[in-house]
Amino acid sequence: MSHAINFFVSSSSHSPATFTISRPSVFVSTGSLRVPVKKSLRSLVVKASAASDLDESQSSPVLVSENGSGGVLSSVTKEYGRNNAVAPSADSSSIEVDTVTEAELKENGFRSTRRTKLICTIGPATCGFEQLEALAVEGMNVARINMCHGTRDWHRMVIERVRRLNEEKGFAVAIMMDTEGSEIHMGDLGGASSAKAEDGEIWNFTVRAFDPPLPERTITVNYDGFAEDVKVGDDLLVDGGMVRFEVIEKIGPDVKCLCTDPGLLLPRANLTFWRDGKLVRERNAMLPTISSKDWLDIDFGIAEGVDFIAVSFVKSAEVIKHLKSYIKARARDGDIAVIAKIESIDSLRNLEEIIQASDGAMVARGDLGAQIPLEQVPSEQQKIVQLCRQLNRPVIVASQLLESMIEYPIPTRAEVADVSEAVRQRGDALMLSGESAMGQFPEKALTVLRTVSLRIERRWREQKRREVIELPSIASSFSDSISEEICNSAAKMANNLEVDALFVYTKNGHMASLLSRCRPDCPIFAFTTATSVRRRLNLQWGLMPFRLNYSDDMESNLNKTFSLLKARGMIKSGDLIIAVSDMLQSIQVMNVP
Ligand SMILES: Nc1ncnc2c1ncn2[C@@H]1O[C@H](COP(=O)(O)OP(=O)(O)OP(=O)(O)O)[C@@H](O)[C@H]1O
Ligand SMILES: CC(=O)C(=O)O
Ligand SMILES: [K+]
Ligand SMILES: [Mg+2]
Repeated sequence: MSHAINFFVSSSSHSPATFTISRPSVFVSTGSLRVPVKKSLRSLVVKASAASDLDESQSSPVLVSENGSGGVLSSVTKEYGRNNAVAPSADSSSIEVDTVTEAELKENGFRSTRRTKLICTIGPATCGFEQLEALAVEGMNVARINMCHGTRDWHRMVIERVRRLNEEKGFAVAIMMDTEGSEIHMGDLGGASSAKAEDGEIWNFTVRAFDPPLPERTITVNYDGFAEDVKVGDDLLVDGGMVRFEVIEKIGPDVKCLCTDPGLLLPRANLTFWRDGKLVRERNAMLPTISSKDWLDIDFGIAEGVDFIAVSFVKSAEVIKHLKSYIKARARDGDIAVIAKIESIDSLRNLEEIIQASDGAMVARGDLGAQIPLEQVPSEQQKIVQLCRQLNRPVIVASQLLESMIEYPIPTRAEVADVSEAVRQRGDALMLSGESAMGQFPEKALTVLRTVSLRIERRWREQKRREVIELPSIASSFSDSISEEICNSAAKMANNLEVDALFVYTKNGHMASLLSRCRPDCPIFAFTTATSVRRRLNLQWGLMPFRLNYSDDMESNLNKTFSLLKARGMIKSGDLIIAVSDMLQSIQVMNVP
């Protein structure tokens, strides 16, 4: 039983586009098995130029059910039967999906797969091959390396290990490189992992360079203009206030500071200075978003073929556009996605154009909370998440989700509530920072993210809660509009018909992202021919990316997919699916034969 809605768009600009719609049948539930009930099936052809103009004679010979004869399904069934007779499993190795998704599907079925994606920052606590493998098993979709820390050799080693893990163990973990950016930060504490600043102590913040070991109570600062820009009486905040100093004296390159809020200083911690209760942005506001060191790191990332580059302290859309054209000119397959980190006042000011210019955004709450009042961070998060969804860009919620798990094996109740809220807002991905980079319980922290995500997502589906977020049209061409309408309709149909899965055949991933944007109840199987597209889709809500070679012939693609997935026990006969594709703009509803 199969039904299709086809949109045939004429290549000639003069002739009207033609839409073919065949009515879906009604499905009734009998226990756990849904049985399609045939109603009178008719194909409708709608001309775009006159929507009311119906013509029953122009349905597709291949894909549209003709008056209930089940054009698609009957041929799918026949084809499938033929494939079966020949050798369905001989081909079964030619579909690539990561082992975690496969296991999840086999064990628990479609409904229970996790929709929210998980990112782990890799650091000393997790850079070993076994540690990386443990994170991958636990559900890490993306490994993040932060160029603020470690050497390029260290990062290369991590990338190689993740790649080896993918190749040898069948994972599909993507790699995100995060730039250092040129905001003001402390040096590396002369190699010490931390230093304790006590109340009333005088520390020297200096722009002088030292060979290790550093003199006692000395902090180097990366920004040359620091000593000139600060004034006696300014507050100096480390990591947004984890440790606080007051500037008491300036002597050339040295700035003597009195510790007023004691705490632990960590290497390369961010520094901000405040005057009369306001963040001071002197000449450092003119620092380039991408420093010369960042450009070298970006070259490194391009050479290593990372999947995402996250740009720290983005101020405007221009820098994102510049980086994207730089990557396009240099990257082999030109498709490294650029993620704009929203962590400064300027990035909030230019939010929409920044998100529009980028391939995704990160709510980098750590530094954001050091630049705006803390009580403003939650509403900014909500706003960014919503805007990204509207503009169809994946969004990551990052920093301090489970901060206490750096030291303790269980999170605080407040942290669990924070994670729940991010999942409820339906951000695409959650990110661990220190919890996985240098914490004592990286795997446990990831487990918390996974289980909380699963629970909130399930409750949401059970309660049939659909949020009332308006999704404006974002298409820039007629063809894009059709894709968008198809995806919106397919997602709605999927919810109404309670289908088991949406299938999307997408060469560049765009149709998959449009479906993800609708946040449908069922999972989205995204089939793409390119390994790099598959890895990038890892960041998007609800998408299960598969790599598969396919043709322009949807009928044979579906046959092949059913055959391959059935052979691996990932779908079964009777499962109800809706398929869309960006090659033939159509919606098909069918039971797996
Ligand atoms: N490659 C690394 N080597 C050593 N320590 C690391 C590394 N990556 C992260 N860390 C540690 O984990 C902490 C949290 O990581 P995270 O990536 O959030 O960095 P951050 O310094 O807070 O900066 P950012 O604002 O870019 O996130 C860091 O402060 C650092 O102590
Ligand atoms: C992730 C990051 O850069 C931040 O929260 O500041
Ligand atoms: K960074
Ligand atoms: Mg930051």
